Amino acid sequence: MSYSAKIGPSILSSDLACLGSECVRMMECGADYLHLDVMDGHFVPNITFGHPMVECLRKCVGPDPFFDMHMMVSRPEQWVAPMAAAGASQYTFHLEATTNAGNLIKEIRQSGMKVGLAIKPGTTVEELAPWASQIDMALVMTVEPGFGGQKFMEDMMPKVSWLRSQFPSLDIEVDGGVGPSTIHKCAEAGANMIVSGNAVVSSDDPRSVIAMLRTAVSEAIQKRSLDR
Ligand SMILES: O=C(CO)[C@@H](O)[C@H](O)COP(=O)(O)O
Ligand SMILES: [Fe+2]
Repeated sequence: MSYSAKIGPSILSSDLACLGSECVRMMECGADYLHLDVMDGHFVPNITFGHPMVECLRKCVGPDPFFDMHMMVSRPEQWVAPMAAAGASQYTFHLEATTNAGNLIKEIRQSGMKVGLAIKPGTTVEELAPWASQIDMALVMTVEPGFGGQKFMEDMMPKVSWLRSQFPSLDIEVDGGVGPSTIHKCAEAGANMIVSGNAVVSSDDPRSVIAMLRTAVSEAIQKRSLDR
C-alpha cells in the first residue's frame, strides 16, 4: 500500500482578498497540500481566478507547498502551459471537459506537472477507469462543482470504494462537503486525499480539524492493510 493520508484545504472559502496569507496560514496549521479551485464561469456557474493568481501565490508561499489545481474549466488544454509556468504542481482536469483525455494527460506530464482526473457526480467511475493507470490521482466530486459550502453526497462513496478495490495504490481524492462529520465515510470507502474547504478554513481551530481528518484517514488505511 503506497498511498498515505493527505489533507488539502480548499482556500475558496477563505477571504479572497487575503489568499496569500490564507495559504501560508493553512500550511502552518499542518496542511499537506493546497487545493486551488479554478472556475471559468462556463464549465461551472462561478468564476474564481487563473494562472496570474497562482504565480503570485507561489511567490508568496515559496517553492515547497504542493498546489493541486482543480481546473473547473472548459477546454482545459489551453491552461496547461500557463499553469506549469505559474508554479502549479498537479493539474486536475474534468473528464467531462475534454474529448481527448489521453492527449491531455500526455501534455500535462510533458509540462512537468502531476496528473489528476476529476469526475462530477453524474459521471460514472467506469468512464474514469480506462485512464486510471495513466494518472497520479482520481478526484471523485462529492458535490456538484461550482461552490464551496455544499452538502456532502454520500451516494458517491461506492465510486470511491470501487476505485480503491480496482486500483489499490492510486491516490483517490474527495472534494465537497468533507469535514469532521463526513470524513469517516470517505476514509472507510478508501479516499486518501481529502479536500476540505469550509470545515477547515472557517474553523476557529483549523490545526485541530486538519489533524482530526488526517487521523481518521490514517486509521482507515492501517485497518485496510491489516485486513488484507
Ligand atoms: O471544488 C470545489 C467546489 O466546486 C471544492 O473544492 C469546494 O470549494 C470545497 O469546499 P467545501 O465543500 O469543503 O466547503
Ligand atoms: Fe475543488
